[in-house]
Amino acid sequence: MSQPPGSPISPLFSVLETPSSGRGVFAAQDIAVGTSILALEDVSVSVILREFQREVCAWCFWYYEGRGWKVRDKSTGNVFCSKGCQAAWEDEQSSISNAVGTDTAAFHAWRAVEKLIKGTPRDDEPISDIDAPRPKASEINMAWMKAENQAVYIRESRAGFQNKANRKAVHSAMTATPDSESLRFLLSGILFRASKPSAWPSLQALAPNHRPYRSTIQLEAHITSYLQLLAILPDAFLPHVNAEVCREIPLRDDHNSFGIRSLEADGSEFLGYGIWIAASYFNHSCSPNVAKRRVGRCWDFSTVRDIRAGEQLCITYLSGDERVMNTNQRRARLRMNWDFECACEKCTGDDVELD
Ligand SMILES: C[S@@+](CC[C@H](N)C(=O)[O-])C[C@H]1O[C@@H](n2cnc3c(N)ncnc32)[C@H](O)[C@@H]1O
Repeated sequence: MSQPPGSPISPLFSVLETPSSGRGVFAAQDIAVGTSILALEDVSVSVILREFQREVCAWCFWYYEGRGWKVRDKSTGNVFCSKGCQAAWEDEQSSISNAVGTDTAAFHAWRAVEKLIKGTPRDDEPISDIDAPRPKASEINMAWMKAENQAVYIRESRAGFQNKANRKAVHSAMTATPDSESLRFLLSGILFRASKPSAWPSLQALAPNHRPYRSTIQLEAHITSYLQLLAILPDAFLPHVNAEVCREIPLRDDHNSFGIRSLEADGSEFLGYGIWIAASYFNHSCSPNVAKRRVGRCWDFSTVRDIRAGEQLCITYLSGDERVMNTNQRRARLRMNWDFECACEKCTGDDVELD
């Protein structure tokens, strides 16, 4: 099998097809316990939940016992644990802006989104009923087709054609309740698409979930956010604000993103999530042989036992108290959050625990 674009590259392992879990990472040689096998800093798409936005550094994701960081940029809604992190974030926005032929477009994009969100309560994210069924593919397609009709009017308005229908479409988008999480998540993906077009196929190579929205509320929030971004983002980004891009981001995120959790108290706070593309090729095992550890923006993967050439390298997708669940609870959690029946050795081997 040829290596998918964006998959991790190392003499220590290769990405291969598994019998029942899609692609996985396999040791190409014996690897000793405690070996650091991969370190990834490149986060392509990410979001910090609004309720934590004042407490999580927008660059290194440091959350320290709910402390509100002092280095703040009110215009973009971001806070930083240090001036150094602020400078690093600004450098990244400058290079995104340069990639689309401007000096400041990415800063304006974040400011436009923050202006829209400002005033909405921080702890008032739309509530999704976790027991409600996920929207079906047909429902999703229908909703996006309807959105595209509105998008045509908004694009015309942005191009300078003003008529009643165009004004109405912009007004309707701008007066809909903004949803911080989906706006900032989609914006982060649009900036990634616009600034690194050659890396987009790497995102598209990740395992998809064609029903990525957890609820109809979340689907609607994404569609509203799409239309709002179309109405407010700087011209330089408009070629990338389309349904194709805005649908692709959650489709690839759902089975591939890593939770950004607090580093203290065993990661009890779920602060946000992001996609580190090369990290998404590790399958889950209930008895993992690789540990993942976040250090700032970087995910570090290291072996927790000696590994023989040919063995699959697996992490756990579970965190915090999920790790002490019994087999049935664990499987149910993986089914609910990740939509798969666990095929790891612990769940399918001869020594499977039945509890
Ligand atoms: C982050 S991706 C891992 C790479 C993926 N196998 C691929 O082909 O790109 C997560 C997806 O891999 C599959 N997967 C991971 N661990 C699994 C396991 N223990 N049992 C069954 N499927 C698994 C599931 O489809 C899951 O949604």
